[in-house]
Amino acid sequence: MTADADPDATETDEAGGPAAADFERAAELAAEVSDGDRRLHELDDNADPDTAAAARRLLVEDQSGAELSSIGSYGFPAEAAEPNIENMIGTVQVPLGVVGPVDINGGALDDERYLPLATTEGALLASVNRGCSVINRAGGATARVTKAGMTRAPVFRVDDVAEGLALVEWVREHGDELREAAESTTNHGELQDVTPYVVGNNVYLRFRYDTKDAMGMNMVTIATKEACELVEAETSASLVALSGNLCTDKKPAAINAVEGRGRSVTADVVVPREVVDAKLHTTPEAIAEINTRKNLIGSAKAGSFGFNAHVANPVAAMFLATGQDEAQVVEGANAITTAEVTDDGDLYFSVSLASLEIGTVGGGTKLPTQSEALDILGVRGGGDPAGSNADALAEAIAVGSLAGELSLLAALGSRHLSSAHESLGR
Ligand SMILES: CC(C)(COP(=O)([O-])OP(=O)([O-])OC[C@H]1O[C@@H](n2cnc3c(N)ncnc32)[C@H](O)[C@@H]1OP(=O)([O-])[O-])[C@@H](O)C(=O)NCCC(=O)NCCSC(=O)C[C@@](C)(O)CC(=O)[O-]
Ligand SMILES: NC(=O)C1=CN([C@@H]2O[C@H](COP(=O)(O)OP(=O)(O)OC[C@H]3O[C@@H](n4cnc5c(N)ncnc54)[C@H](OP(=O)(O)O)[C@@H]3O)[C@@H](O)[C@H]2O)C=CC1
Repeated sequence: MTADADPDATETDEAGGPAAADFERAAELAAEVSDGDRRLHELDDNADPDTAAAARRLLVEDQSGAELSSIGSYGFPAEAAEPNIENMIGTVQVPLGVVGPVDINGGALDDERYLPLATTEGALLASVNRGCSVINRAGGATARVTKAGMTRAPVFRVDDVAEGLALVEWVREHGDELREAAESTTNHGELQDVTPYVVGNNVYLRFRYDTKDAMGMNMVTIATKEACELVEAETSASLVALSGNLCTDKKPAAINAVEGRGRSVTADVVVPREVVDAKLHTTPEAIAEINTRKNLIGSAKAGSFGFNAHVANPVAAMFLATGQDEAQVVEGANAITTAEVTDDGDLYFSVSLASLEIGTVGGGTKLPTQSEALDILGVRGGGDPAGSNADALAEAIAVGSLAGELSLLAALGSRHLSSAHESLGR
C-alpha cells in the first residue's frame, strides 16, 4: 500500500481536513476491508470522515496502483461533504475564474457582479469576459425570471381510461387536500398546481411547487410522496413510481422547454453598432444571420432542443462553481438565442433559458468553496424575501449565457473561433 500523507499522524484535528486523518486507524480499516471483514461504505461508522476517506484512498491506491496525493489534498473537513457524497476519497479540483464585473439590470439582482466560472476549457472565460465587456459598453443587460416552479410527476396505474379520468376529476376536486398533504412536509415549499396526463392505463400527475431559494428536488419529492399517499388512500389508483419521467429531471425533454422547470429566465441587451464593430469585429447583420442559420435552422435540422451556440458552457461552469446539481445542465442548456438588427441599426440580442434548476440553499451550495462562490454573487443562503436569492442567481447565469452567446457568435462572424482556441485553448 502507498500511504499518501503523514503516517505518524494519529490525532484527529478538530478542524478536520485530510491532514487531520488518523492514518494508523486508516491503515487498520483498509486492512479490514481487504480481508473482507468490513465493507467500503461502512468505514464512516468506524472512524471520522477524514480517516474513512484516507482508508478508502489506501484501498484504491493498493488496488489500482494509482497515487492519489492530489485527490487527497482537499481543503475542508470531509465532514462538511457528508450530506453530499458517499464513499468519499477526496476531491477533484476544477480551475475557477471570474469574468466581469458585468452590469446586470435584473428583477432580483440590480448591480455589477463578477461571475464565477469553473471549467477546464481554455478560451471560455476570455469569451464570456468579452461578452461582459460588450454588455457593459451597451449599458448593461436586462434580466428577468419569467416563471418558477419545480416539478415531480409520479405515475399511477389504473384499470382503464374510465378510471384514469375518474382520478383526474378527483385531483381537480381535491386540490386543497393535496396541497395540505404536500405542504405538511416543508416550511418553504408551496404547491402551485397539479397537471394530469392520461396515457392508456397510466396517469401522470405533474406536481409543480414554488421552492423559494432551494432547487427543490428533495423538497418536492418528499412533499409529493405525502400527496401520493392521499391519492392512493382516496382513489383506486396505484402508485407505480414516485417519478414517472414526465417531471422531467436530468433528461432532455420538450416538456421542460415548453412548460419550464426550475426558473425560466431571459436576459437581453441592445448593443450599439459601433460596439459590435470595435469589440466583436463584426456587424449586427452578420450576428443575426449566423444566429438564424446556425442556432435556429441548424438546430431545427439537427432535432436539437438547444437553439443556442453554447449556453451549456456558462451554465455548466457556473453550476460547478456554485454547487448546483451538475446533471441538471441537461435542462439548463435548454435555451433559445435570438438576434435581430434594430431600426437604428444596432443589435438586439437575447437568450431565454427555459428550465434552469438552481438554488442558493441545500445540495452542494453549502460546501465551503461553493458557498464562497455564491458570496461573490451576493446570493449565499436564503433570500429576503425567500426565493429572491435563487432568482438573482438565475439572472446572473442568464447574463453569463448572454455574454457567452454574443462572443461566440461574433467569433464565428469574424472567423476567429479556431484561432482563439489555437492561442488560448491548447
Ligand atoms: C478569445 C477572444 C475573446 C478574443 O477576442 P478579441 O476580440 O480578439 O480579444 P481582445 O484581446 O481584443 O479583447 C477583447 C475582450 O475579450 C476579453 N479577453 C480577451 N482575452 C482575454 C483573456 N485572456 N482573459 C480574459 N479576458 C479576455 C476581454 O474582456 C477583452 O475586453 P476588455 O476587458 O479588455 O475591454 C474571442 O476570439 C472569442 O471569444 N472567441 C470565441 C471563443 C469561444 O467562445 N469559445 C467557447 C467555447 S466553443 C465551444 O465549446 C462550443 C462550440 C463552438 O463547439 C459550440 C458550437 O457548435 O457553436
Ligand atoms: N430526491 C430526488 O429525487 C433528487 C434529489 N436531488 C438532490 O436534491 C438536492 C437539492 O434538493 P433541495 O430540496 O433543493 O435541497 P435540500 O434537500 O438540501 O433541502 C433544502 C431545504 O432547505 C430549507 N430551506 C431553508 N431556507 C430556505 C429557503 N430560503 N428557501 C427554500 N428552502 C429553504 C427547506 O426546508 P423546508 O422544506 O423544511 O422548508 C428545504 O427543504 C441536491 O443535492 C440534488 O442533487 C436531485 C435530483 C433528484
